[in-house]
Amino acid sequence: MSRTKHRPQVSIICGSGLGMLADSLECQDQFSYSDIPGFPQSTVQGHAGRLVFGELKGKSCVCMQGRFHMYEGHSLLKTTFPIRVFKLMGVQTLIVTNAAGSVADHLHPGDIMIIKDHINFPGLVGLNPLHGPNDERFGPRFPAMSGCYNRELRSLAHEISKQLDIAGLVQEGVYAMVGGPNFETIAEARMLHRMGVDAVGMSTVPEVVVASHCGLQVFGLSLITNKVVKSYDDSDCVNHDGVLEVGRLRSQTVQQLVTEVISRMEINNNIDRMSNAV
Ligand SMILES: O=P(O)(O)O[C@H]1O[C@H](CO)[C@@H](O)[C@H]1O
Ligand SMILES: Nc1nc2[nH]cnc2c(=O)[nH]1
Repeated sequence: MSRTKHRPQVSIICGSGLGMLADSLECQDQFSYSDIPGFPQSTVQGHAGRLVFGELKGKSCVCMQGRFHMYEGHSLLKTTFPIRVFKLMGVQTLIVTNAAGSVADHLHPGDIMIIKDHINFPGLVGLNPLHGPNDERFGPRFPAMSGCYNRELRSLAHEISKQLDIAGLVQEGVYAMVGGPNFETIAEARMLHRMGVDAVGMSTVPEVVVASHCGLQVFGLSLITNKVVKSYDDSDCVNHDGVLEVGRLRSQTVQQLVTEVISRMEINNNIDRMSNAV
């Protein structure tokens, strides 16, 4: 914290191909992850590996240009380490973005899904960033997850999407995290569909669990970059380059939506900052 004048209220995690979300920050201070003690390194194409501080519409923000995934070999504690650093900095809100495949028939590549809930597949089989001794300074042993995607921010985002004339692209749905790094088989895709999953990816959920545990309000967006193949007659095949390409094509729209949500969200300026600890 001594190396930047910014005292962020909002943190943003950029999904695959969505690193440009950091570009609109003004008066930037940038730090490579390799220069930050305790931070892992980004190894995935489309994740630059930089922490960017700056101002957006009068709000002080910190943006992760590159996230950490379980499939890179990091422990879940490591992948979510930045979230607790943000909490200690005084951040109140976490905005998560990701690239995801559509499982629901009504979601198409280029659509934006406001995350209303998630299914934590790794968590259901015991891979949870909160495993191990609970640090009571951050939150309780048994945190509730039933309201972890803030209702007011979701409804604000719908309102904004109407004003930006992109409501036709924006829907709400359930995101499921799988471990990756391989994409789904057809049988897996069909199972996810029957389970009520709308979009699937390999990230985000551990970050949201840790953020919710320590009392951050969370807003999440999935950019639908591909459809998940559910038919043996369908010859489509997903690949990471295609995922990044849709990210590039929709980057400006996602940026506009996120910027307006940040601009209009309420911030409590009397936050008890724990920055002495950082
Ligand atoms: O979730 P983000 O980081 O956006 O990336 C998504 O895109 C990658 C696959 O193309 C996977 O890492 C998946 O999780
Ligand atoms: N698991 C998974 N992750 C993705 N990230 C972007 N697209 C996909 C997908 O189809 N499946």
